[in-house]
Amino acid sequence: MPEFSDKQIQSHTPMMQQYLRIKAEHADMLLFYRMGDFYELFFEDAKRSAQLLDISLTARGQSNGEPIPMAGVPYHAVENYLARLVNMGESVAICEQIGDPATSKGPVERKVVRIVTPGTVTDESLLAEKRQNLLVAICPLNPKQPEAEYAISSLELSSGRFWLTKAHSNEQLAAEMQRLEPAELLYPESISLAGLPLAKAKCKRRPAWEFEQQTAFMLLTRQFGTQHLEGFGIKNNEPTLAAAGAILHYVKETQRAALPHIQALVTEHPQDAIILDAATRRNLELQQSMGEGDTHLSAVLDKTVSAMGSRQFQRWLQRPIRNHQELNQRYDAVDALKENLNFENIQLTLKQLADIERIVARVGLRSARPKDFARLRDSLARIPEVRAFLSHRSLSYLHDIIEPFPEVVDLLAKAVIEQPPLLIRDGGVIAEGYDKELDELRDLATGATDYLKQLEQRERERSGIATLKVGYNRVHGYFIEVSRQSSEAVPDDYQRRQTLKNTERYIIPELKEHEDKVLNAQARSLAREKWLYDQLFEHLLPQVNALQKSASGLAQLDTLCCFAKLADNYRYCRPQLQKETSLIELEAARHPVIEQLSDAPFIANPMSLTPQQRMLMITGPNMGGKSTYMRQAALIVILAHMGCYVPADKAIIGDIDRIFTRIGASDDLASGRSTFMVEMTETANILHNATAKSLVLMDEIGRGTSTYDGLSLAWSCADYLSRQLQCLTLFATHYFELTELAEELPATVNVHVDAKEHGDTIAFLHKVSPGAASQSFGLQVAKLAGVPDHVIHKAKQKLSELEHTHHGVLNEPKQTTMELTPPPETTMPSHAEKRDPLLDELEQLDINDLTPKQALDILYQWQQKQKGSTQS
Ligand SMILES: Nc1ncnc2c1ncn2[C@@H]1O[C@H](COP(=O)(O)OP(=O)(O)OP(=O)(O)O)[C@@H](O)[C@H]1O
Repeated sequence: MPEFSDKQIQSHTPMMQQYLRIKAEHADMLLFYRMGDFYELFFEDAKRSAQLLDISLTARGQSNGEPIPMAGVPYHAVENYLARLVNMGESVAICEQIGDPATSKGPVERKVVRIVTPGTVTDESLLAEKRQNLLVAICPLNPKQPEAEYAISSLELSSGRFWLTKAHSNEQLAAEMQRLEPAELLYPESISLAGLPLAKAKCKRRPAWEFEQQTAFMLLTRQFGTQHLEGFGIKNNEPTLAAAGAILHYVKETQRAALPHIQALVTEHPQDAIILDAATRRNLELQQSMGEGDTHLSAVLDKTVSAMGSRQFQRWLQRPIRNHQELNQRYDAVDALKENLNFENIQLTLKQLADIERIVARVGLRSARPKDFARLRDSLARIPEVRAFLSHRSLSYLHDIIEPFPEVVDLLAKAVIEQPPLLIRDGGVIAEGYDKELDELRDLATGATDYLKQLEQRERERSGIATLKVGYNRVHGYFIEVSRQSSEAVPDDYQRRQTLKNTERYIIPELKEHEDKVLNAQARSLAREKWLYDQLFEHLLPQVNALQKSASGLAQLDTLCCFAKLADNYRYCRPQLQKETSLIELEAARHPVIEQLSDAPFIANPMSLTPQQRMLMITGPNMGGKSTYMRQAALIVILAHMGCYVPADKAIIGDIDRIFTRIGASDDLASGRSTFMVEMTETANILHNATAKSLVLMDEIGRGTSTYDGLSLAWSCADYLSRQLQCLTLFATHYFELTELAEELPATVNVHVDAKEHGDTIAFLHKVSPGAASQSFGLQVAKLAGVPDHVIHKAKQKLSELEHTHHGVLNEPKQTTMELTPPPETTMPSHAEKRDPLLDELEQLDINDLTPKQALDILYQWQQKQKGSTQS
């Protein structure tokens, strides 16, 4: 956008001058400038939108001797264009004509009436139904520290939910960003984004003063109508408030409306939920699949029937809580819904409800459309039906939250017609009988009065023409119509308006007067209707808070019904939570996603991770099911902490503070990190942060480098996890050498997945059994994958060659011959290093203490032992 001096502005047409003034106030967004039936964009805005929306770029007038680039979109299709722009992360200011063109001197008065930004949209057409749309603000709490702490605040404007939390490192900031997936992210101009784990395209720089703690405190207390924030568990001098203040400031600026639906700020303490870092969220495919298709946990397990319920499911999934009391309350509810088999009936009713939560937010913002009111009315009318299902003791808390609103239903039933139009703009929304004055104006406006009949009668008598009629059309208004033959008889004051084939049409002053009155009545009736519509907001605003609570109760109920459905359809069991110890004991556990998606029956397996058995070293063939076995444990822990039953016959789950995963390998090209670097960065994160309460999944760590390096690293990591961190660890590996750790490390045992060879092929049993695997089946799996026969054949030859020359090679169970320098503080038993026990005995022998006879005896015994071992 070129910058213009005042003098240059003066050189433009008055309309362009007006545009430039408004544009200067909205420099960082696209300005949609209303001109008749179009929104026009000029200069850089025009070029940019033409490119983004694929619309044509033209020109209008001149500026500094150059044509002014222009693009436009028709006003009636604007929502569609806005949706596309917002999805691309653009913000748009919508400038309407607010003056009356008929009475304006110069250009019609215009004003920006609405600002649409990705994080603050609330219009139904601009929001994805099942996803939260969050505006997030971050600010460093101590910018001078290299590993700064951050305040993070997030707001879902479309529901009024408002949170505050903290990240203690860049790694935690990344995890929070992955969890929240901000649609728009505000940050103070004083910080540099370089090196921060943020999606730069969504970031918006804001003035530093908007992040002032004091200003924030003032804004927030004013918003909530409180003197302090202690009621929200927040101290007055809490530095993290700065981020919440910045959000509120931004929303006020963009919405230009009161925000009565933002009623509370919830502080989230990271330790209250199971912490999942960014890599773990990705690796476990909670909300996004790594491969093609929707195979992530949320896509497969979300059986909610309403958009509100679906968003609730996501919220619980994104933050699995550790409060056992709350979790047990959810389990109790699931139990009650499942036992009475009510969940299906409840979901049938819930399915018919509109998105009350978002409608209520639009009521709060005064942007609700006529259809919103109708849908709110119809949905609230169904609440008693829902409540009737909630008589069970375990559901009574929901019964209390989900209130009916008979007065609101009654008001909206009386005020709004059954199926109102999209917009209030042309009226026809308020129902007949709701307002006497409106009814009268409407009667007048539509001519539905006796006046015209009386006039017709009078004129027939006056003219003596019995066939005289009073009529109306849109072009000529009211008229008196007589047949051609009778036209001679019309009175003198009749003025001819129109001659048709068989008739003549006239007007008289009295009829003209009536016409003016009718037109006037139309305008007045529309104004009255708009006023009444505004009054509806006034009536509903005091109820916004209670309506929000009910909506939240309905969302929870839908999610709990979904849990009950999973429990019933897929035989999930109620987890038993234990506070004292960190353990996971599962009987017949299954992977919740594969179980549902795979055509083949899923093989259930037990798992026991306890203080006595903290690490499972998992071996077995490729495709055997090692990763599946590990992931299912993590998913079961997460499901249990959402309040959901879990896919197992029995599940005892102790206190878990974090879940870490080191799974899979992929380059992070964007940040220039190789596969191995990504692997090691994730490993380092685990080794630095895991505690004795953490669940750690290590899948084939070390495979990204040379075998010796990889094995050494894997060995050393296992040692550290087991001895130092003492966390619950599932360690899958193809290095069979590691199975020997079970004898050496405390609380470590081997388990393996089985496969059976049938001639040249292999059958995977997916059964997990105690002990180490005995074979690796790499070539068979390669054959199965379609590697050409001659390559497999050659590989077989090479394998046997290696076996002969190396007396057994790396990765062959129990035949390791390689020599390794063991990592510090660990001993690495390999064949080459295994000492003969005779040597130990020799070393311990005190020769000075022996008689020659005793020496001879010992020598004889050794010889016998040696003979025995070589024979066997
Ligand atoms: N318990 C099970 N029951 C049925 N099918 C299973 C089971 N476990 C795994 N599978 C199937 O086997 C496939 C391979 O499993 P998985 O990826 O866990 O093997 P893996 O041992 O980790 O293989 P690799 O070592 O090659 O990574 C899965 O995609 C799934 O379809």
